[in-house]
Amino acid sequence: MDTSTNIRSFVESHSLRGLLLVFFTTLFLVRVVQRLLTSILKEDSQTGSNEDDLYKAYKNLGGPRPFPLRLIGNGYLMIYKNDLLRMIVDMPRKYGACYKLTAFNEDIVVLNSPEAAQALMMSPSMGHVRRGRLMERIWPEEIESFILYPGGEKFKNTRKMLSYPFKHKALKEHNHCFHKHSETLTKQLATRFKGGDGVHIDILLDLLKKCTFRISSETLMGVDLDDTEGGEVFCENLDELMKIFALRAYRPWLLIPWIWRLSSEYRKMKEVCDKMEKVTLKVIEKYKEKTNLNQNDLSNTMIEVMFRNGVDEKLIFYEVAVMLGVANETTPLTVEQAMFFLSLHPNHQKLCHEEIDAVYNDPINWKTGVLEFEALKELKQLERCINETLRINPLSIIMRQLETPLRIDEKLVIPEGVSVVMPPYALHHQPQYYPDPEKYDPDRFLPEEVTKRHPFAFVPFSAGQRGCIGMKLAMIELKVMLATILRDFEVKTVDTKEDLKFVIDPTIKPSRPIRFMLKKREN
Ligand code: HEM
Repeated sequence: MDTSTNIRSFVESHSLRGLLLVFFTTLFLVRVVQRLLTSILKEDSQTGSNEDDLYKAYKNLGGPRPFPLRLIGNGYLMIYKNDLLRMIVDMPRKYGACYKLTAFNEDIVVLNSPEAAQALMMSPSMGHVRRGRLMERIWPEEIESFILYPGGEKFKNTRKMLSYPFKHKALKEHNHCFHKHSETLTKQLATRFKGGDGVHIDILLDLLKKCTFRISSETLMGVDLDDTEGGEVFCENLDELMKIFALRAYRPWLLIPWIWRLSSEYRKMKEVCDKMEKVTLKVIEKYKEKTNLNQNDLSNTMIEVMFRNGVDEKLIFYEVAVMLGVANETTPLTVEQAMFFLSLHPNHQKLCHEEIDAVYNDPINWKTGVLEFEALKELKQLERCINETLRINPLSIIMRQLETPLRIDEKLVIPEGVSVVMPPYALHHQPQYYPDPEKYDPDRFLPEEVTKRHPFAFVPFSAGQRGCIGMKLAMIELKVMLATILRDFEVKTVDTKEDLKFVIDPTIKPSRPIRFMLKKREN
């Protein structure tokens, strides 16, 4: 008898009601044992009344009812992938600004107020910087990055070392390359789409990714990857790698180490990493040749800084891949969405066009043959549009695992060991901070409006010890890429807001690339 016949005869001989009875009785027993164990452990750990008082507010936090098995808990919510964002916006309205969840055997507190965001991000304690088990489980352990996920000294030293290439001075030195690669992008757009009334374009995101990749690789690695045949290879494989990470979040069985190692995704990851590593090693070789030629020609690139600090070549590869990976998963999506909102709001696009024309046509901004670095500060309307885009879709969710208790306010202290999640998306969509939150309104970022809000009511880049290291680079990339495109084109879209479904994958993005129509501007 084959397996399916066996199953069929079993099901036929036991009524469905009987099966359900067995299932729920087992569940009930598991629950009773869990409760018993929890109370025994509590007694063992001498939970004194002081501690009870300290964590009283934490214990009383509300939250959605978990499934009775702790391993699943509220993790079942992940099956509503398409509605998760709506849920995370609605939950603080139902359960309060801070609420509790359990998933994957973890206690999780979700923070949704500017005050709570500030308490978490600006905590000076090293006990509050580790990204934690939720993220470590998804991130394949084979990719060893000190910047991205551990806490402690390793993180602290790496972060300090890698902060140099992101400083104002280093970025200013690379001013020409932001413009060079953005010009290449607009040339590609112009040759591809030279129709009279504009041409439909549904591969804009690919072109934006290539442009971001070229800018990041030149600013961070000091090598224009267009000069090596490896640039395309690296970029394509990086995309594959990011897809594999996203997959692990929604296929929990891939988080079990032995299943992961036997999976086709694991083999693919190895293949992809090998190809990328070859390109990075070539870049390192090029860098070595360059330093041999002139010891004084040391730009502050990531590779150079790591070399100087004696970091192993393998680790350099991982950190570079992580950095370029994060850049490619964030900046192009923001440019794409900023263009989308400007397409839907021609009045704001017109204001941007006028501002860009004024800045680009002013000879004072062209003393060195390339738009002056400081001239970017004059693009204030564009900056407000970028900020409003990042408010509506702030891309990332912030996660920490507390290694020491975290005080949120006078009442609420979250105990050590608990995971803390801070979704800027939910905060940015609360009407008490942003009235009519779904409305696109860049004027929310006029200086007089900003001063009315709590400074941590807008946190797309997070802040503090673990905030986005690439924030300044990202803002320059965003401004230059958008200004260069808008200088040459009028942007329209064939999609509506209702057409696009935003999902968490692993960053918050539309489930498919947005389709645009570009029309060459007269001047
Ligand atoms: C629109 C663009 C971007 C957005 C919205 C963004 C947002 C974020 C956020 C929210 C975090 C998490 C911070 C936390 O956990 O507290 C982060 C971390 C990070 N970002 Fe960005 N980012 C952007 C662009 C970039 C770029 C261009 C780079 C590098 C080239 C970069 C590199 C990183 C790195 C390495 C981390 C981890 C930092 C650490 O753990 O110390 N990001 N980013």
